[in-house]
Amino acid sequence: MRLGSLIEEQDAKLGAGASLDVPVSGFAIDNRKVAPGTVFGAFQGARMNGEDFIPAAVQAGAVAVVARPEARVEGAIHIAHDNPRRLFAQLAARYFAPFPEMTVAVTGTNGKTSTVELTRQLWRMLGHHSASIGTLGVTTSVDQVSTGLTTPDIVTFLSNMSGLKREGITHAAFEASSHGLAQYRTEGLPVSAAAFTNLSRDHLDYHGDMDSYFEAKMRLFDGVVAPDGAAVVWADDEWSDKVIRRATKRGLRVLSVGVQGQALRLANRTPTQLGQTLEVEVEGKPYKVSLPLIGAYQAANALTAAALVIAGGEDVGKVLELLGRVQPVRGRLERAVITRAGAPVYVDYAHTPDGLRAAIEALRPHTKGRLITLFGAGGDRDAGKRPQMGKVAADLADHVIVTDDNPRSEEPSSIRAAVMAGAPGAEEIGGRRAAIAAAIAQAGADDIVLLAGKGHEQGQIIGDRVLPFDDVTVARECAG
Ligand SMILES: CC(=O)N[C@H]1[C@@H](OP(=O)(O)OP(=O)(O)OC[C@H]2O[C@@H](n3ccc(=O)[nH]c3=O)[C@H](O)[C@@H]2O)O[C@H](CO)[C@@H](O)[C@@H]1O[C@H](C)C(=O)N[C@@H](C)C(=O)N[C@H](CCC(=O)O)C(=O)O
Ligand SMILES: Nc1ncnc2c1ncn2[C@@H]1O[C@H](COP(=O)(O)OP(=O)(O)OP(=O)(O)O)[C@@H](O)[C@H]1O
Ligand SMILES: N[C@H](CCC[C@H](N)C(=O)O)C(=O)O
Ligand SMILES: [Mg+2]
Repeated sequence: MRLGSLIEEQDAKLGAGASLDVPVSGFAIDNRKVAPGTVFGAFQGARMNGEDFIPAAVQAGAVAVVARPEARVEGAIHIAHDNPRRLFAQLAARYFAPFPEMTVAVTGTNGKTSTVELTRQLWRMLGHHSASIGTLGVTTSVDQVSTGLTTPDIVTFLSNMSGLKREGITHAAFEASSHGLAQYRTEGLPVSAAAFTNLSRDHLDYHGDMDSYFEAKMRLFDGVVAPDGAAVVWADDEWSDKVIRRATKRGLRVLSVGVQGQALRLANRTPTQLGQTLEVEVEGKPYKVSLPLIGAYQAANALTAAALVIAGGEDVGKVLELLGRVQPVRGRLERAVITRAGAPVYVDYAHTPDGLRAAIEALRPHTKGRLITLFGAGGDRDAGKRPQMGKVAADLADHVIVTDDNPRSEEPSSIRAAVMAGAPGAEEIGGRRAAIAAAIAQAGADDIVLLAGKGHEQGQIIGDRVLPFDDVTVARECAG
């Protein structure tokens, strides 16, 4: 492919005399991944300035550099733009096209992974070749490959989407994290529907305050989803009305979902032993859904997934019926084991105050005795959420054990202390394995144990090492 076929005159300012008749062999945003013929994206980041790596990228064979007009580029074509990340995404998308015909995105503080996974499952049951990209990696019905991030970098994202298309995938759902949206990691490909699950405290270390965090999320509706696309909005969140207004202003087709939803109205929800029954009203017509997943939050994610699929033109009755056959999502209220005493142990990925509340509330109707909740907080992440998580657990659980999550570069005991500050009466046990063992040892027949924060994760990040650790396996070992 030649550079001239990827770039249009109005796209950017080019250096005088630049010839676009050069072959392009790939795209990279890290100079260490540049090979001869690569287009290099040089961006100012949170830790580094990618512009400092332009000479190294040119040295490695970059033919062109997408960068701010102020950046110095010598020995390669300077494709100058005030918003280099966005332009780079557009050019890369032209290079990596085609993509799956039907692509949808999900944003929100909690519920993205669950919603894209359930969307993928619904499409599959409808007979489509479907995939998802998110925290669990790139998932198809036969494969799962981790990318390390919820929303991969733009080059990984577009090349994965293009690879899925080559494998015959026609339908893909992806998670759009706030970091991903702020860094234009998912731009350039046509997205036919976008969903909003909820917004609550997380990632304020990166975004500063809730309004900026919200604005980052709104890029999905303002710019990523196609202008003639649909917006699926969970209606029962305090930010929902603002999202609906934004989507309406852009001219998107809005499908609101939830107790206050207009497209899919949740009229009633009754927990059953292994799941729940939902009464849903669509265009005045009532439907009954037997969802094999417990908890209000899983009902919300399932209905949001259903609305995304319905927005793509699938039959309402059929989609809602298929919700009766969805498989549990890995690490989301996953029952790991039943202890010798008879207490079920659940593993959940709750890592925000709101997520923890949702997980505890999901288990409460199933608890006859005490609800024992164990969790910690991740290091090098929003520190303000720590005491808030402590408070939620102290308020809602019967016994709280504060332990380590992924400490990363921080001192584990100071993270625990910050959580303990919000959780009077909690028990502190450093070392996640010892804490899980203690939680399981003290659970009686009528009790339930919730291990929160790490869900599906297979490792514990301590310093810069990742040690093998899986809550489900450890729970089974401790219960055995
Ligand atoms: C804070 C953050 O989002 N960082 C990510 C982001 O960094 P950045 O753009 O700020 O980049 P930077 O490290 O300052 O470097 C600037 C530029 O120089 C380039 N560079 C850098 C070094 C070098 O030797 N050569 C080089 O070319 C980098 O590729 C980059 O383009 O872009 C990098 C390249 O793609 C990512 O690796 C990095 O993820 C770090 C590891 C990370 O921990 N990210 C987490 C916080 C994250 O993104 N999480 C979200 C949300 C999770 C959720 O709640 O769902 C996710 O989507 O996973
Ligand atoms: N709709 C929801 N409302 C409130 N809490 C939820 C909701 N969905 C999930 N949660 C909580 O958040 C946890 C993470 O869920 P999930 O992995 O689906 O979210 P996510 O948005 O993908 O998270 P991440 O930001 O890590 O990618 C769950 O284990 C649960 O505790
Ligand atoms: N995508 C989230 C996941 C958090 C999971 C939790 N176990 C932690 O390490 O904080 C993040 O990177 O903030
Ligand atoms: Mg996720």
